[in-house]
Amino acid sequence: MNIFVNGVSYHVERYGDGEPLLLLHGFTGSVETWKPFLPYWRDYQLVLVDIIGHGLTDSPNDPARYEMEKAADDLDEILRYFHLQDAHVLGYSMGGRLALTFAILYPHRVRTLILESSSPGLKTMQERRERMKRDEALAEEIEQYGVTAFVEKWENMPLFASQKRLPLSVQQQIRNERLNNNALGLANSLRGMGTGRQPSFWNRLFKVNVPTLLLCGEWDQKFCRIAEEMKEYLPNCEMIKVPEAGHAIHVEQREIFAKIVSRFITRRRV
Ligand SMILES: C=C(O[C@H]1C=C[C@H](C(=O)CCC(=O)O)[C@@H](C(=O)O)[C@@H]1O)C(=O)O
Repeated sequence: MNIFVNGVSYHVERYGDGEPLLLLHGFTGSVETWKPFLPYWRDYQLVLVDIIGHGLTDSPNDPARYEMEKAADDLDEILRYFHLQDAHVLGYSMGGRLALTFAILYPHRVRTLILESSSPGLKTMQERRERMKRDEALAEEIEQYGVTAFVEKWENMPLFASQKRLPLSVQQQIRNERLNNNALGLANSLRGMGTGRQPSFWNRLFKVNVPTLLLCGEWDQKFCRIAEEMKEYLPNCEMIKVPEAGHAIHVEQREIFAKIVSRFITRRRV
């Protein structure tokens, strides 16, 4: 279904009853990311959102509308629309940056927080400026050469090298999900909520008191380093390094990922 949220038409899908679990995909993803998990998480009310600029959610012309804080405000409205006081929140990569932002700005709305291969942004303005420049160049590339050419480049980044081990059918599934996005949405997502663009939340991690689980794949050295460092600041946090997985743990170790999430949430059911 699509619902109007702060002037943006959001595509949201809900499955099941029970405790709500809000699921936030990564950059170039969509609600399709989470469909393989419907059978595993039948005990929960799954709320799947196409993040602004992705999937069947609007792609506004103004990059400012994609800002992380505004996207978090949208999540607050989406929970309100479904009369949900709070939810367990799981975010993958960009979706994890949004999930963390939501937990910081709306702590009363987050029952537990699960961050897969994510970060609180970049620490210094210098790093942020450099990243914003890179992301702007990438955004212009997407607009100039189109989504297909971008996906070809994106899926071949070293960060996703371990996905080459996956069956070709699974690789094609991921590619199709990426291809089902539009150039304006992806470009403005980078401009508005990219890693360099979002505020650095490193200095606010100590205030995140909700039970938090950090997940990283053992082959994803960069994001495991980030998770190890985040753990030092988060007061109520566990970390799991998942064996034989890279950045997209949920793709490369689906069963293990499903079990880890269920176990973490079940231990904290209300
Ligand atoms: C390449 C880097 O950053 C990007 C990597 C992962 C994030 C993501 O959401 C990827 C999802 C996917 O394609 O499976 C993305 C983001 O957080 O927006 C980052 O731009 C890097 O080295 O930091």
